[in-house]
Amino acid sequence: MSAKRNNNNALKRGEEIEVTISKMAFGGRGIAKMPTEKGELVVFVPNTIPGQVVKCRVVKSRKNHVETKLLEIVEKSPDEVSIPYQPIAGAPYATLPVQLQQKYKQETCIDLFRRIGGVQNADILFDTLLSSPDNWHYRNKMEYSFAAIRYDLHTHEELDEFALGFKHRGTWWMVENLDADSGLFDEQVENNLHIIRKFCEDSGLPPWHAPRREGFFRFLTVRKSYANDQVLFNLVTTSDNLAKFDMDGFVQLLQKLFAERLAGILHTINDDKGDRVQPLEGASRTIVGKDFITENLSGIDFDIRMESFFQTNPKSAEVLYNKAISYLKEKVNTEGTILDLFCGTGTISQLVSREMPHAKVIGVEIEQSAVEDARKAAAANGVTNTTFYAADVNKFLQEHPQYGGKIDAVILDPPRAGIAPKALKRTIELHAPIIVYISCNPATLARDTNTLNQEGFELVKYSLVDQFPHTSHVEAVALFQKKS
Ligand SMILES: C[S@@+](CC[C@H](N)C(=O)[O-])C[C@H]1O[C@@H](n2cnc3c(N)ncnc32)[C@H](O)[C@@H]1O
Repeated sequence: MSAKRNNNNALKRGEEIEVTISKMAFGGRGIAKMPTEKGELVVFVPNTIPGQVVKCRVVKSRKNHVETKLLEIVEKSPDEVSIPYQPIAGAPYATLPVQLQQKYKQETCIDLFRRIGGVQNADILFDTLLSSPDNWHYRNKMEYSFAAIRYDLHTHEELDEFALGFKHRGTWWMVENLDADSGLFDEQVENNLHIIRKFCEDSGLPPWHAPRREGFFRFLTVRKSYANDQVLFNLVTTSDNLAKFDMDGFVQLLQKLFAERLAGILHTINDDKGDRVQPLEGASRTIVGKDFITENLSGIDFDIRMESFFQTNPKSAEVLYNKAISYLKEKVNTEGTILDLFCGTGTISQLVSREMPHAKVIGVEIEQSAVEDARKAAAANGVTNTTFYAADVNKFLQEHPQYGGKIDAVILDPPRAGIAPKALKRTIELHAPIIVYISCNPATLARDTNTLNQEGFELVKYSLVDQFPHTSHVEAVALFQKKS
């Protein structure tokens, strides 16, 4: 049911079309082919599945292709199955069997390494795709938004009503109520979210009205420990009429709902107009219990505060780290010096230290609080061969020229945007023989593969870990060796 057009121009911005998705591109972008008089036009539709018929709006129009925004799924793909969870925008592939999701992730990543990474034999260097130990209920953190504008999933209307759940796809101002388990996070939290919403609504205080930038309730963030089966809440509000909010009643409600599972409750005052949980100015305080939860990864305990970075899927992170460490151990002397750049709370550093007790491990991370957590965890776990620095990677490398030529391997695990070109250049200038590059964004890893290759590092092999089932995201780990 591909749409047909009579003129020979590419589609105009803002036009709405209906197309059938026939292929998947990297990042979960569906591809449809649309016949025009001048030949076939390629239509990209994000978050779609081959076989789906979808309605979409053109947002960018080029000579041979158009980028669109998904408006509606008109017909399901024959590959889709029904699931016992509430569908959410954050998990657009939940109805596609995981094996098929993985097939698309693998094919599109290999293609990416070939095209962007310049690796002609990308299929041969591909090592393996590893599954997440759990395909459902794997996340350890969720951020729910309050809103004064609710999107109704059944009638597709925008209503002036109190909402708590996830932003409606492609909007910043409206929220879909989460009324049941999404299958991604904690079943008990999500099945009870409507009770928490009712309590907040009954307070008479207003939820955040994004277009007007006013209101009281803003976010509810929840962190979960799989090791202790505990949950930590952070209620984010403005200070507007705070005295009128029955905080004791809120605490009692959560205590009643979650009993011994409740690790603690924090309250953050956020009067910023911007749409983020952590205020630039403002304060968080612990109302009851602790301000962290303890997670265990490969036998090592980590205390994680609400805002510290920690792998979203901790069980799958073990799989990822094991793969990275196996790459490292293949090539590096067990007494070597290893630099763990972008080390977060020091998870990889500590696992490397345990696996290679005679190695010297140096972790670098920009977030002071994460470094404090890393140091604490290392002390508590009796790890003595790690040193952590709170610093920007680029600055650290600039200020520590003594490491040049002295590093046996670098582990890189930058944020989604990838490592900054200057920092990558300085990393290359360390002349370490081995780089193990972990990335939650294979596109930036493929880009850096090209740079590393030009600078004398060859890609030995790479793997994928399906750390985020039902989303388009996937973790990648690559082993690079300096060419002799
Ligand atoms: C993908 S996380 C990896 C964390 C860690 N390797 C782990 O697995 O838990 C990226 C980390 O890089 C840190 N970061 C971001 N920019 C940085 C910079 N310029 N210098 C140092 N660290 C940075 C972030 O705070 C975050 O903790």
